[in-house]
Amino acid sequence: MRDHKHVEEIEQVLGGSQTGRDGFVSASWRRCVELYGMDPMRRDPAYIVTESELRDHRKQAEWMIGAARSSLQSLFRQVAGQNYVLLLTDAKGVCVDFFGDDLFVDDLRAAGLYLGSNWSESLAGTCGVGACIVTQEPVTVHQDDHFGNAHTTLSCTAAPIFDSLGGLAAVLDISLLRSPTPKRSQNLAMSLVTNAARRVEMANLMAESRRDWVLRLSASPEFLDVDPEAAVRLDGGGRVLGYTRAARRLFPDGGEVIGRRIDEVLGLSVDDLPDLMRDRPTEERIIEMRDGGALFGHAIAPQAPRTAPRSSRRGGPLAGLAGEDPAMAQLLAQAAKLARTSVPLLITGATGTGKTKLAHAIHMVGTANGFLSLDCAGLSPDVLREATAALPGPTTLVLRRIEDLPGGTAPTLTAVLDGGPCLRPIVTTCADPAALALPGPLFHRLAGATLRLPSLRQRRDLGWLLDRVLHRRAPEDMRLSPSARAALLGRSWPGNLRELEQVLDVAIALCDGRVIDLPDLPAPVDSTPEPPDAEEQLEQVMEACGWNMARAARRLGVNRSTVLRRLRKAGLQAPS
Ligand SMILES: Nc1ncnc2c1ncn2[C@@H]1O[C@H](COP(=O)(O)OP(=O)(O)OP(=O)(O)O)[C@@H](O)[C@H]1O
Repeated sequence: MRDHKHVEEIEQVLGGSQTGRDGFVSASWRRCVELYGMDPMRRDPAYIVTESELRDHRKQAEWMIGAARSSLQSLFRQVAGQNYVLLLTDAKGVCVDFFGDDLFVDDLRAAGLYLGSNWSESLAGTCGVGACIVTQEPVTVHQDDHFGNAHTTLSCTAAPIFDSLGGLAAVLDISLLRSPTPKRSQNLAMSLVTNAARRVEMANLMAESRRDWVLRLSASPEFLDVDPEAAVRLDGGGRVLGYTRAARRLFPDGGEVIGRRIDEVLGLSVDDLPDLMRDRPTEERIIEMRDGGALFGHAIAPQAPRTAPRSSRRGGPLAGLAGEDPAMAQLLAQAAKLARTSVPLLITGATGTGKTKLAHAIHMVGTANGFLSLDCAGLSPDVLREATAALPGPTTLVLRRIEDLPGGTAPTLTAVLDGGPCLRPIVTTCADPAALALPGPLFHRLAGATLRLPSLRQRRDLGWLLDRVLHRRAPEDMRLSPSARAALLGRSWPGNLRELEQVLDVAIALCDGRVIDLPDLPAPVDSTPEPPDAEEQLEQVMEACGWNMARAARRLGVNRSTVLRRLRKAGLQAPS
């Protein structure tokens, strides 16, 4: 009788009548008949994919299964004992993960609530997963909302899970074999499943974003740090690299979100992100929306690589000298092999490229215990003889800047090298080895293997070096604002690593808080013509905006707190 009424209602809907069903259910019924040629009276068994098809579906959804597992487990614990079953399906509707009560496994399998069942609308008719895939919205398909008579005892509530580029990745479904009649009995299930889907998207975005900024957003300060509603992943220029579904709603409808600048939507720029980090009270981390609303923000900085890549770590002390730079990797691999020999080494490179540091690291990897480092500029034969007179045993002799060795000392050095068989010379020079004006006997006693250090602007690990040097020289929580980082990455560094250390030392000294910003950076030493003074520029903008903080913030594309911080640093005040 009930079946008969169900079929009658479907016929009425097909005839254009309103029967009080949700619009998406009526639309799905129409598709079932008109598009898929289904008959509600047929009791087709659940469609289960083959074992090998299931393996393929699970393999493709592997990352999603991993991201969703703990969320599903905690959701299942919440509904334990209430006969709910949880399904995670891929974007095609095939169940790739499943949580259900073992007691009902046979019933669940018969109803298709099991691994491998395909709940796409074209196979299963109107159902939670199928409707969710079509509408891309959370839905409840309750009892006789289902198209086929085989499913009219089920109640299925499903929420979509999107990947960080906005594509549908999966559907999370919570179903009951038998449920109370009113559809509103499933409101709680709806809220559980949408929250779980949001958390899976968040976990996935966070896992993808270790090297990028993440801005997490919430309408309530209490939940901002623990369970935010939305998140965007941003590059150092403030462009969107990824987002969760809830963040999509912040952007105007229809347009592409990836690649958009965050300041087009929110009243903040990438330079404001450090002000939204966790060490500020939540209530102060307010972000104005372009439409006049406001949200609370929690910015998470990119994680600096803590250790050198595995390949170079094998070299021990040599490992810390470079990040991911192919030329340095090759040079350090050679240095590691040469370190354990007694071959004389000639280390060349422009000033400040790290020749002396490399010589030290090679000594530490090598076998000699003694270490003697001499500056060749003004080195007299007597001083040289005295320094090398009583060496303790096998010794590394580092001769810095061999091009400055006085001509009169060359024969003594040759004699010292011949006299001490346990001396392992490592010389450094800024000159081209071919242009070194050393006597032939000395040159050939020093130039065993040549290691050429690249200049800093040739290195691809500049970002890594910035983090590493900053980490070593500044308090742990000090960081660079994105624009300060971009400015440093864009410099030409004629003084190489020495200049980099000095620039950071100045910036650390000038910086008031924990964020090194553009005004903290000393001007590049080679900058011609003089770049416009940041302080002057700020004063001009403030004057143009009548010292109105909000207008100046808009003009500069930053938050008001950033303008305030920059004013304080520059010691600027509105004219009274
Ligand atoms: N790989 C590195 N990572 C971080 N800092 C480094 C590295 N190499 C060198 N430095 C730092 O850069 C500065 C210059 O290094 P070093 O004295 O080794 O350069 P150099 O090439 O010998 O210079 P010069 O030829 O002018 O004597 C030092 O303070 C050193 O600590």
